[in-house]
Amino acid sequence: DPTRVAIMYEDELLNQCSSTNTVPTSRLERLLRERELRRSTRSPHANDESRDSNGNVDVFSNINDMYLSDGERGYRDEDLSEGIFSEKHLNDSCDKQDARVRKQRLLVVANRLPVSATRKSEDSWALEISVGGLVSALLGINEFEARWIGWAGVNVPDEIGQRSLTKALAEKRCIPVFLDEETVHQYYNGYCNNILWPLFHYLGLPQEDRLATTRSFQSQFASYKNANQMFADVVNEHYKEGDVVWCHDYHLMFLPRCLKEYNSKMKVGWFLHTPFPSSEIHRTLPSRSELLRSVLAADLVGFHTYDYARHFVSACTRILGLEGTPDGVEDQGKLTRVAAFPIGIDSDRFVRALELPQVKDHMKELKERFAGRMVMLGVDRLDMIKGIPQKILAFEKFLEENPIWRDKVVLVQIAVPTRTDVPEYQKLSSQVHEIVGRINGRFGSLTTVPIHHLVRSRPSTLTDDRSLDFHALCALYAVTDVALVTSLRDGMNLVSYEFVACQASKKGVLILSEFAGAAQSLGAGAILVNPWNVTEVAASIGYALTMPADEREKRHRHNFTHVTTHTSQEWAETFVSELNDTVVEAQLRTRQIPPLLPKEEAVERYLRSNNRLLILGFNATLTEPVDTQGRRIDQFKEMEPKLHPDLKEPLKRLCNDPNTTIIVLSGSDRNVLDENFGEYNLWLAAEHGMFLRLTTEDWMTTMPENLNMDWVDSVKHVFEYFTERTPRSHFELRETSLVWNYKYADVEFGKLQSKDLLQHLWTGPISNASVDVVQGGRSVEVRAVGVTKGAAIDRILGEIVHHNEVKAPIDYVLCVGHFLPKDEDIYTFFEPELPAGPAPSARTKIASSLNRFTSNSTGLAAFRRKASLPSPTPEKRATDSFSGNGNWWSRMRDKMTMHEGSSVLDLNGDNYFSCAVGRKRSSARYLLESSAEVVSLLKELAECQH
Ligand SMILES: O=P(O)(O)OC[C@H]1O[C@H](O[C@H]2O[C@H](CO)[C@@H](O)[C@H](O)[C@H]2O)[C@H](O)[C@@H](O)[C@@H]1O
Ligand SMILES: O=c1ccn([C@@H]2O[C@H](COP(=O)(O)OP(=O)(O)O)[C@@H](O)[C@H]2O)c(=O)[nH]1
Repeated sequence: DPTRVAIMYEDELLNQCSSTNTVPTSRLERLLRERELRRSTRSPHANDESRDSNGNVDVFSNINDMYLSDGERGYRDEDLSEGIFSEKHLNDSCDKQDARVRKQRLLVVANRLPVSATRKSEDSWALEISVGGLVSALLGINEFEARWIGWAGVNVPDEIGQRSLTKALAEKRCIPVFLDEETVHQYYNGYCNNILWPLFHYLGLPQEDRLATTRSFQSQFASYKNANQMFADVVNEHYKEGDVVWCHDYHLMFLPRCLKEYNSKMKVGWFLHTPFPSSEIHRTLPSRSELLRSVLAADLVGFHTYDYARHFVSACTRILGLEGTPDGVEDQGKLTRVAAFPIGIDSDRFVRALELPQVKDHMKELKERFAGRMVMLGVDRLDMIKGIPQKILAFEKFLEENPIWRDKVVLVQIAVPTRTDVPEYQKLSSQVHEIVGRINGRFGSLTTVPIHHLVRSRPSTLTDDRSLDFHALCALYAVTDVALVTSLRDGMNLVSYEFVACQASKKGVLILSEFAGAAQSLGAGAILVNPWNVTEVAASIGYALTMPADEREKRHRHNFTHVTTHTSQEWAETFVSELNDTVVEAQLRTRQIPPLLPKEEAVERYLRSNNRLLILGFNATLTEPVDTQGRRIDQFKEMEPKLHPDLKEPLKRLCNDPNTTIIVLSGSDRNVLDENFGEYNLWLAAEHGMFLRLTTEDWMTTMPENLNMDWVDSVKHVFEYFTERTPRSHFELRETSLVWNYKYADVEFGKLQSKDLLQHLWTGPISNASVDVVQGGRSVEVRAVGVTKGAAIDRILGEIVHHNEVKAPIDYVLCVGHFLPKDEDIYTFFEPELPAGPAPSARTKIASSLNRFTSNSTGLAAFRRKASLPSPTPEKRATDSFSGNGNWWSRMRDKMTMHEGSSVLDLNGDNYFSCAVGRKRSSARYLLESSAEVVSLLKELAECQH
């Protein structure tokens, strides 16, 4: 039973666990294993339960089947609390021998329920199947214990109505979200179908009556958010620990965020059924950032095609400034997985339907009706994106140019009215009628017309002829010679799949728009067209109608294989399995992430200490944040970093404490540090410690006298070249390093340019120079070899000790910064001899013998006062401080003692706090999420003084 695949997978992993006690660390390995198991355990007639004894397919049976009663479930909810595939669960399970039967609960949340309701009386309802690809695809899924949450397409203001409808829907395991008329108007007709739908299909924001649109935009957006919260409330009410929540489509872009705010542990996936447009289109939307951020709250974000996924990632990088990776979008170490999951259909349902007598009867009827003519077919919702006028005009052109075909071909166009309250859709309906009338008048005769335009009223009801409709549709697909799909944009287009599934004997031709997602999967077998090019479509019609049988056969075979193997079942299983896997992946990632700084403890320890050392970075640590929520990054401001105004007062107080020494250690040059910190009593270390100054004294340099800086000109030359050719990039020429920064340039172009630049630096004129090329997130820095903040602190401490003649051992160190990985050696500087194991929990004292030195250490000679001492002690500069090993301190510490051998540092695991700001993977012991957190920490420390 394929529903037990999850358990089989677990069993398999149990075996693996018992031998290796590990979960595969590669996502691909895990997913492949799971897929293999799913396939090997799937019975060839998995869907048979959804068919009656005659083998009839009942569209509703899937809904019924999905909805087993709770008592029939073979698993215990608590078993699922961590999810079937979670690492904890898997590892725990290693000890358990009893593999239990489990079926994972899936909450499918979509704007539209698979059934729409019509009120028959005060408390009775007729349910009918909703039309559209989303419903068709999800009806094909019966491998999960699913509940469907959504809108029933009807306004139910009264309590009796709501109660009775809830009950009627419960039989189908559907749970209603009740939207009042105003919400439907503003949220569904307005924001969803008048703003997002056209935008996502490249039709732009509404153009007519722009002022009215602009005015209504805010209220529609507010209603959209409100409606999403209403969906979230219903989900929260029905959610049980371990459930998987799968949100669907552009109607519910806020839902992932609402759900995670309610319960951050909820497993949330979001899938978009429409295209996701280029970031250039998305960025025109006033609420662009909010929508993206809300979607990113999900664990997994899925699209039909790689193109849509790529556009989404690109929107996140370009609009939100986040990091796009091959796996998804990363925000401060948190990954939202983004991938393509092309939908499919329940092909079996169509293949089998063709064997049914009633379908055969329909086919016979149709063949008789269209005898002597080839049949062309279009099946679309009456939507602007489907390109119905374009299709009909191309057909007209074909008839115009090929008079011989006028009485030999018929175009049957099924059009299902949709979103009829939206003015654009009303206009389209009359436009299509008009064109069809004109063409039929032009080419029709008394007895025949070339276009049969069948506008379906409403979908059929559950109780009467529902299967007839499905059967009629299958019969139509089966007798068709050429199907014509001319969508201007279409997420996938399942009609093309359904047509292929019904063509096993006829092997008709599919003409398919290259702008439908389906073009990527069925492109090889179909004739691809640009629907805007009426001439091309007309020519393709001619080609399709006269295509030789062997070519039709080959093309069909290719598409039939695809449609019957890439089913809706596969689609759902793949998505849910990846969603489950994101939890395993997140747990594996979390292992590499240090915990948040225990602020209270850090403050308390500070309070209890006698001699403290605070080492602080500057950029993105003490600076004021310029990228505030919702506001764009301000390059102008960011390029002139300023001390956070809220820090001025606390910093002053901390600096004035005789028992606290503060060092600001930055890559910035001396001027920047002077401007920001000149008035405070602290140590400034500019250019990664190459220059040092107590603010009451002059700058000195730690640069070795014989430091070779010959490379500077060549690098400058290269940086100038790339700056000129990369708009909004810039470079800083410091005294000892050069930095090319492309943070504000086009992300992708910047990355390409940086690749080129690096290649050139590594292989070009400076390839043999003694330089380090350091890559930042969006920067490239060239420094003299061995310059890091860790190496700098080594020398800086020597100078401080020398200067202060440290009277009491330093018994508290706080080191906070947003440093490049290369500079993170500063965090490990103080703990080389800590026992192995996770740093923060390691409470073992640092060996007290560590870090002893005297104030007359020879290392101190490594510093030269630039103004007063132009020539340094050359031997020490070149050999010790600048050896590049950063081990001056280590080499000296055993020789050094402070005043008759007492220790200068009295550190242990409890009074040493290294802390990375806004970085998740770090060698620091702790994390602080943002510079705002640094502000609040320093404020608290400052308050301790009184
Ligand atoms: O619910 P409606 O407003 O009446 O609209 C019907 C559905 O239209 C859209 O369908 C899309 O989903 C299909 C399956 O993934 C895809 O093949 C097609 O290209 C899309 O247009 C819409 O996305 C659904 O939410 C609607 O229910
Ligand atoms: O009278 C009709 C016409 C169409 N459909 C179904 O509506 C879906 C249309 O899906 P598609 O992905 O092609 O486009 P969408 O309408 O979702 O944009 C297909 O499953 C069709 O079988 C239907 O149920 N009844």
